Amino acid sequence: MATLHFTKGQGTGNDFVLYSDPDGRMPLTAAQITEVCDRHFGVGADGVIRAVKSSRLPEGAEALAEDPAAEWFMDYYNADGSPAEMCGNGIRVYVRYLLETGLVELADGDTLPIGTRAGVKDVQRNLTGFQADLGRWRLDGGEPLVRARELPVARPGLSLDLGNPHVVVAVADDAELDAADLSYIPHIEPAPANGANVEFVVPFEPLIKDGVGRIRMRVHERGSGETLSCGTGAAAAALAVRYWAGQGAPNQWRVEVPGGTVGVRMFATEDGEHVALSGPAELVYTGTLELA
Ligand SMILES: N[C@@H](CCC[C@H](N)C(=O)O)C(=O)O
Repeated sequence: MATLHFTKGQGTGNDFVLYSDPDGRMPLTAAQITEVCDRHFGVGADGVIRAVKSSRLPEGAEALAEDPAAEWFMDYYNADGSPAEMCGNGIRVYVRYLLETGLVELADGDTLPIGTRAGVKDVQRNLTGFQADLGRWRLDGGEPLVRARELPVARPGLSLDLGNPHVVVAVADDAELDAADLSYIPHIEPAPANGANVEFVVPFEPLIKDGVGRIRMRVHERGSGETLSCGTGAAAAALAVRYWAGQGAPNQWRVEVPGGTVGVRMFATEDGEHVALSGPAELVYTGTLELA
């Protein structure tokens, strides 16, 4: 029996259980993570984030080689206990947690590098909460067919890699978006080797207002099911819609999800185009849990 001292946090309704394990002495098993994330018998969350020093994990050592300033590693797990490379909402909530527990300091305008399985991500405070540079992204080159329950036809999706895998699917209209039953895992053909997060999107009318692109999105997350928001998913959705819209489409997007709104911005760097995600991050409560 182990006692878990945790904090519950959320970013646009994507919720997480966070705990501190600086020296890497208390990794949870997959079974313990599913127990913690269970909404009826546990705390309830879309994922678990362990705050661990980069120097204490093999992946953290890689992060430190990339940026020696990345002292903290976001050890992220989905609700089913599977590790994920990256979490866009989670990294904002993680930085809020590190700040409020006094583990780091971050002045306005400063950048905090965080180690993740998808490399080091730079986070800053901004007006909406925090902005995370998700780094480079890429089209995966696939247009698999996606079928979700209650959608009339299978639709082609666009595969994107944001450190973690995504398939973005455009649906006909708001009614179709609302009708999709995402309590079932969408069927993807051909099936991606490591699974994928699937985002369903519709444009607002007009798609572009005052130079900003606007879309609505619902998501089925790999390893967690339907969630109220997915940050890397919102970035993937904005990138996919910009791709479909063609030349002249904006580099700034507002993505409305069931849990709120996040901002996505694409910008050029010396090592290629990056995508940044911004939005709120709140800590909700702290507690203790006896784990089996
Ligand atoms: N909710 C996250 C993504 C979490 C990981 C994802 N389910 C995966 O397995 O890749 C986000 O905000 O990006």
